[in-house]
Amino acid sequence: LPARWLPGIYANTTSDALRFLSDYNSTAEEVFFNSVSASWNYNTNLTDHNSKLQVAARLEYQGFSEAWATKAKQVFSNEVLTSLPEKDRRLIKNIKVLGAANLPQAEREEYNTILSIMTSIYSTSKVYPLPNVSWSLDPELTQIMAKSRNYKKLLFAWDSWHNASGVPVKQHYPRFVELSNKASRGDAFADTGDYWRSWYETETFQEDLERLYKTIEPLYLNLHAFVRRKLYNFYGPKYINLKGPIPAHLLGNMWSQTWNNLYDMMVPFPGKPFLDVTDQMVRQGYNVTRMFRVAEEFFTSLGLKEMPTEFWEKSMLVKPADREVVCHASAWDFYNRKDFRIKQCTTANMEQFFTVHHEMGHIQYYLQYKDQPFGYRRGANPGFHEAIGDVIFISVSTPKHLHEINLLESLTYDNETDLNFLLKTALNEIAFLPFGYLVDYWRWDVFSRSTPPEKYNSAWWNLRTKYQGICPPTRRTEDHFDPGAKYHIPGNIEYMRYFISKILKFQVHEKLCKAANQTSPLHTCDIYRSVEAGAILKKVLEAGSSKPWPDVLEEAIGTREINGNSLLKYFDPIIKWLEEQNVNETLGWPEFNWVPPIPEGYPEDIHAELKASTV
Ligand SMILES: CC(=O)N[C@@H](CC(=O)O)C(=O)NC[C@H](CC1(C(=O)N[C@@H](Cc2ccc(O)cc2)C(=O)O)CCCC1)C(=O)O
Ligand SMILES: [Zn+2]
Repeated sequence: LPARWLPGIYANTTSDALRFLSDYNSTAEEVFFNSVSASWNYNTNLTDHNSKLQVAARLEYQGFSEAWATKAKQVFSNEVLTSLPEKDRRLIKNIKVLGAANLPQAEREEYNTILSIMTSIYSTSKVYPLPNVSWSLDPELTQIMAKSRNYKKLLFAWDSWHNASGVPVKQHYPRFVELSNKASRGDAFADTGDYWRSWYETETFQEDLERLYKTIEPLYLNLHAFVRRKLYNFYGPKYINLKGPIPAHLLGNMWSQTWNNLYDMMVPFPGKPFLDVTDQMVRQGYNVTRMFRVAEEFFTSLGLKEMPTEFWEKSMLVKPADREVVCHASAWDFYNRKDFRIKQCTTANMEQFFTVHHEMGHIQYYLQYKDQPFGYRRGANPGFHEAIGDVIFISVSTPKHLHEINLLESLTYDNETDLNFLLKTALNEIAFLPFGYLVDYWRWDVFSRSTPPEKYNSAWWNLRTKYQGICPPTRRTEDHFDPGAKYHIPGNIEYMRYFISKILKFQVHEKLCKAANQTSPLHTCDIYRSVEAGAILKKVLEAGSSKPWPDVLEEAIGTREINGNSLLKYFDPIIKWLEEQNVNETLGWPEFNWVPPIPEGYPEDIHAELKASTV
């Protein structure tokens, strides 16, 4: 570790504690810039060499964290700490959390190496449908899951991806969990799940989440029953049981987490404008830069910041042809207050247009809190960080706004178009909720050891059926590791943030619509160009994590609680419509253990089939 990165000499006094914090602040910027740069280089060029550099850089910042945490623990007594202003005391408290730096050197290296290996497995896994034809997740398998309506082809794509990416991760995961828990116990947490829940600073976090889920479950059950009926009409009684879970590979997404790609099969009023503007984007030659420029213009229309020059110079906005990269989109803060980037294998379609806004929401947060002390450059809680871009996209995706930016030719303000729009939005937002909830529900049990390695996969599918009402389309055993086929598991990225953000975003949207003097129904509101709305957002963003999130939320929208009221209000018209559609449906999946038959000749003759099939 370079000497200049080590802490200096500090006496146990208030003034020296403040000097310690300012020295930490400037050093941390340099250490994290190095570490994030090494991660960026690896993610945008998956070579062994870059993997080693990333692991080495991680070890350096862990060494840095250990040195400064040890110094803080050694020098500053509780009296001095309590003599500090609240904000400074919180900063020192965070500096003392060591994470992986609690592990002895050899285990630290093992931990970092396992993480790098799992990311590499996930990001380079491929499927081989035919001799010398290979499909990656991005774009081939994603496109097939989104567009194909061929049962066997979807089954092949689903089955082979889960086997190719999940199974090889399985052997590493138990050891990773063991090391991660050991590190968390070093910070006096029971396990890593306990550490992750501490970010939400709520003693009753798990109960709150359970209660929150119950408020929106009825809406999910109605959407699920409606979608199951439509799939039944298309795939028939052999593959769809109207009282059972839906086969996981038929929902337009590799993880059945969002169902927007089924919209063309679900349109309530087909005669009205088709709200997926992908065709328009392609027809207008929407290129990637234009997608990002249009998104940026929405943020600046609210009085928020534009992307800095470096963003345009250094981001990776398309999949390179000459090297392996992590295509899973992401936004990056280089912690030097100047360098902010997005890495996205962008293609011109509406789903990607959403992702552009989502990632730019992260960048806007980074830009707004960049002058906070290093330890406060985070979301008020992780759910806040995930909600920003999504709040903007609620407005962008309205027929009114799409029309305003010439992505929708004809615009009819009528109830049927509204219901079409609300159903399409529900297919993205409501469908996601049980998945957003169950991923860390599963992981908390894995970290707490109530789910041992020999039960990883059965526990995963039990939760997938219990909450999502889906079932595996082929028999799954403990030889498989299906959670490993989902980016955030090998990537070790906490997931409850997404469940929370999907609820929080509607609370923020409702408040911003009021601020923008939009009196129309919530689902038609577009906050475009409202500097009043922008001012509320700006206050949330520039605070970073410098205040407890209930304070940040109360200041912005007048309540300290994350609740589903705004979400239910937003979707109210489609809730009623779905309830009418479902009068004769079974809500839920009482035939819990039902699974579909394996199609004849699968998988033997799949290669012949794939040769023949197009989409
Ligand atoms: C360096 C780094 O890692 N930076 C962080 C940001 C930070 O922490 O500062 C980051 O960029 N994380 C990547 C991640 C990417 C996406 C994602 O993974 N989404 C979830 C959940 C979801 C699903 C449906 C939906 O409508 C919205 C979200 C999924 O796809 O399962 C993929 C497309 C959307 C967001 C992200 O941006 O959150
Ligand atoms: Zn995000």
